[in-house]
Amino acid sequence: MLFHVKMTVNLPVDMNTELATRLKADEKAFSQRLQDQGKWRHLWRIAGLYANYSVFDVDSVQELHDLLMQLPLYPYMAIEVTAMCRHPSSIREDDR
Ligand SMILES: O=C(O)CC1=CCC(=O)O1
Repeated sequence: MLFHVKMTVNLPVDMNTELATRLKADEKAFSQRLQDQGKWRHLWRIAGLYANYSVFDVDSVQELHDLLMQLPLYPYMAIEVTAMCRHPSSIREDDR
């Protein structure tokens, strides 16, 4: 199942710099693990914003929910999820 996910990060302006640096490093490691596993298919920066557009390929809504809850930056994110399915005009046979 494919999901488009918009993540907008809002770190408090007075957040301790070391904590912010650690959370970002943990987020990077977590996301790269999921990218390696093929679960986090796309990760794009939204130009001009501390936000990203991502595409997740997971087995269930529950799996997506559980992964998003584990994001180290989750407490500081606004997340919008859109379910996607195959477009009948797509020429990409590997799209599901
Ligand atoms: O910087 C972001 O958009 C938040 C984020 C998601 C994965 C990652 O490494 O950073």
